[in-house]
Amino acid sequence: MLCSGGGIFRRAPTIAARWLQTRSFTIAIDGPAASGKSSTARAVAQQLGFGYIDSGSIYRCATLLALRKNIYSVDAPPGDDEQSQELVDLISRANIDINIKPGSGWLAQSAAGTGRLVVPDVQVLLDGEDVSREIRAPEINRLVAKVASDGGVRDAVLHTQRYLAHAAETRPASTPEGRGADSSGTPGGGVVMDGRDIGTTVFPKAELKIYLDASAMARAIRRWDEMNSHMKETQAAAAAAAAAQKNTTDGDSAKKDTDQSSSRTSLSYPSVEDIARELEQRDYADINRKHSPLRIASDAVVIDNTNMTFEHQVYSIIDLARERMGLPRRYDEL
Ligand SMILES: Nc1ncnc2c1ncn2[C@@H]1O[C@H](COP(=O)(O)OP(=O)(O)O)[C@@H](O)[C@H]1O
Ligand SMILES: Nc1ccn([C@H]2C[C@H](O)[C@@H](COP(=O)(O)OP(=O)(O)O)O2)c(=O)n1
Repeated sequence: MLCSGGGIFRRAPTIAARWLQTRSFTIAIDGPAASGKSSTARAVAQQLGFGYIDSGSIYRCATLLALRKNIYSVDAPPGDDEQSQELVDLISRANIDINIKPGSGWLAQSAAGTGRLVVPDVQVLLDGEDVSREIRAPEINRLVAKVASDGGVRDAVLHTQRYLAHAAETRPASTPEGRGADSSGTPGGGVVMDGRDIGTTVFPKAELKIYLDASAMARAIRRWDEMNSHMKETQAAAAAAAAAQKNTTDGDSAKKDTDQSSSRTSLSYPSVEDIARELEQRDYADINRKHSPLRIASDAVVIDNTNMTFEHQVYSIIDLARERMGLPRRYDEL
């Protein structure tokens, strides 16, 4: 479902004129957990030759800093002012970088001429350390909404978000064609940022605001599928490592290691219901917090993708962006 919250056609000529002047176009994508924001934002950014910022990763890096310094814990009452200030200082000093991995993500062309989009990978660096995996750990999932509800933390992250967006706009994009034009001929010069308050607080004047949503069960199943494939990758890597050790250890004991590794990972594997509960708790915290709660911006285009293909949602957003840049739509046939 696609619906406009604020008369997109009325606004389009002004936005197109502003974009032609500044050559900078901001797309804000907000929505609840696992609604498809970051995968969509990455694909849109790559297809348009724009920069990409996953703002959830910045809150996740802040949470990792808090955990490493024992500043916050899930059970403790909200952090006191001193602790909050300590974390704010850490975030302000931290060097966070988010990059689409060059060479990742592509358009798999089918015989019919339409393509299946493969989502590009993103690397998150915290003071030069690759924390892309670590910030997705269950401990971070449990604590991040609490850290993100701290007003001081949000102010510090806001600064980082705007700084990174500016840097991403001016850095060469990782499209196969490079910045300047995407595969569909859209000139580059912009940024796509996803999160919870991008259209309402971070970039209230964004040229295009999208609110992505999907049913709670669809979101939980998608996250479960994602975890399932990560788990399989981990198990395959463990099996490969054990096989590589075959020359130095007894074959039986290598097999035992692999089996133990597999059973350990499957023991901590959450059910769809567990994931649905965790997403629900996080959504509740994000919607009900005092500072910049998750809201639909009045001028956002709402897309419910429960029954929509990934490609359809990406191309719909690209066409909305092209329209607002004063360019013809390209994907009406889909
Ligand atoms: N329309 C869709 N249909 C099916 N799966 C989707 C769709 N959009 C996104 N996904 C998948 O849902 C999962 C969660 O998406 P993600 O972008 O990580 O969400 P968010 O950033 O909102 O938490 C990913 O595996 C993604 O590929
Ligand atoms: N702009 C943002 C982005 C994320 N947050 C908070 C709220 C979320 O619970 C956490 C993690 O966000 P993230 O987008 O990584 O989470 P999901 O991928 O949707 O599970 O950060 C926020 O408060 N404001």
